[in-house]
Parts: sequence; structure tokens; C-alpha cells
Amino acid sequence: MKELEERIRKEGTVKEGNVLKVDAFLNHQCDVALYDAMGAAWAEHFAGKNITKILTIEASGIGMACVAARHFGNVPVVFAKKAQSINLDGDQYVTTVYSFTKQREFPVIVSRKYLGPEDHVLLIDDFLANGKALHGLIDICKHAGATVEGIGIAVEKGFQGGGDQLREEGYDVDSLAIVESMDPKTGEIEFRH
Ligand SMILES: O=P(O)(O)OC[C@H]1O[C@H](OP(=O)(O)OP(=O)(O)O)[C@H](O)[C@@H]1O
Ligand SMILES: O=c1[nH]c(=O)c2nc[nH]c2[nH]1
Repeated sequence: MKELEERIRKEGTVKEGNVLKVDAFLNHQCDVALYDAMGAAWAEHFAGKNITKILTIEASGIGMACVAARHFGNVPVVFAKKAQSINLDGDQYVTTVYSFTKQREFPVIVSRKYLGPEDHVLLIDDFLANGKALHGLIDICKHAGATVEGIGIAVEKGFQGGGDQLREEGYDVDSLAIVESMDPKTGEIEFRH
């Protein structure tokens, strides 16, 4: 998606440790017009699929998943929680995910009330790096007996391999920008086309 690539080039910064910082518009301050264009792009890619629910993971996926839902007939958005809470009751699907930015494992929790075998799910997230978060969400869908119809990602860091592994596993992964390489010294970013 040209618009997203241009924003990354203009406002993104490359940090040591394979970190691309895009918090000016994607995952801290949120550009909702860009989110809307991203939702439209995913809707075009996944047209014809009967999506009944969007599933994402807190925190950064939530905003864009909610805006994207407007392009999928206002289907409910469920976000997996990364901590137990007194606000979580009843039976839950639980798995564990290693967080790329927080560098530790988190429990990933979805209430059984909000995901079941009748659901056809679109997974949405802001970043795809090693694929840990997505594999956690897929695991939750497997526990629920739900069908994963596709995966919509804003920024995939292709060189970390998580996206290609998911494609090899047979998932339809639509990443709107795929960073092929990035250099923290020069700030140069190359995209896959
Ligand atoms: O493909 P992976 O290696 O799993 O990396 C991608 C995940 O990393 C980030 O989550 P993180 O837990 O770092 O934090 P956030 O969502 O709270 O920003 C991002 O939002 C994705 O969920
Ligand atoms: O802001 C972010 N930048 C990244 O490079 C990244 N990788 C996973 N999750 C990420 N979030």
C-alpha cells in the first residue's frame, strides 16, 4: 500500500534491534484516516470471504481492527488480553506469547463467550515480525474451533521470517507494507513488492 510505505519512509525511524518506530501515526499516536484506508485495502483483499469476527491482540492492534471492522459490515472485534483481570470471568481460552517490544512472555486470554466454532475470523495486527503474536491468536482460534479466514497486517518485517512461515502454513497473509531490509545506521528502508 503506497500510502503506508510513504508514511513509513517519511515518519518512520529505524532503531537497533530490528525495531521500526512508527509511533507518530500507527501505534502510539493514531492516524484514523490512514487506519480507514488500511481497512478498505484489507476489505478489498478479503472480499468474498464470510468474515464473522475480527480478532486482534492488545494493545496496538485494537484501534486499527475497530476501524477495519467498519469495512467488514461492522462485525464484532475481539481483542486478546495480555493479563488476567477481575473483569475477566467465566471460561477462557489461554495461551502464551512472547512480546517483541516488551521482551517477555505474556498470557493471552480470550473469553469463550466471544469466540466459537461458528466464527470465521480475520486476524488483524499492526506488526508481524517473528510471528509469535499471530501464532498465539491462531492457537486461540484452534482451541475455539473457529476458522481463520485470513490475516491482515499493517507492517510486516519480512526479514524476520514470521510472515513467510505463516504463508507456508497456508494462511492468506495480507501485509500492507513489507519491509525487506532496514538499516539503523543510514535509516534506509527497502520494501518488498
Ligand atoms: O510477530 P511478532 O514477533 O510476535 O511481533 C509482532 C507483535 O509485536 C507487537 O506486540 P507487542 O507485544 O510488542 O506490543 P504492543 O502490541 O503492546 O505494542 C505487535 O503489536 C505485534 O502484536
Ligand atoms: O513498533 C513496533 N516496531 C517494531 O519493529 C515491531 N516489531 C514487532 N512489534 C513492533 N512494534
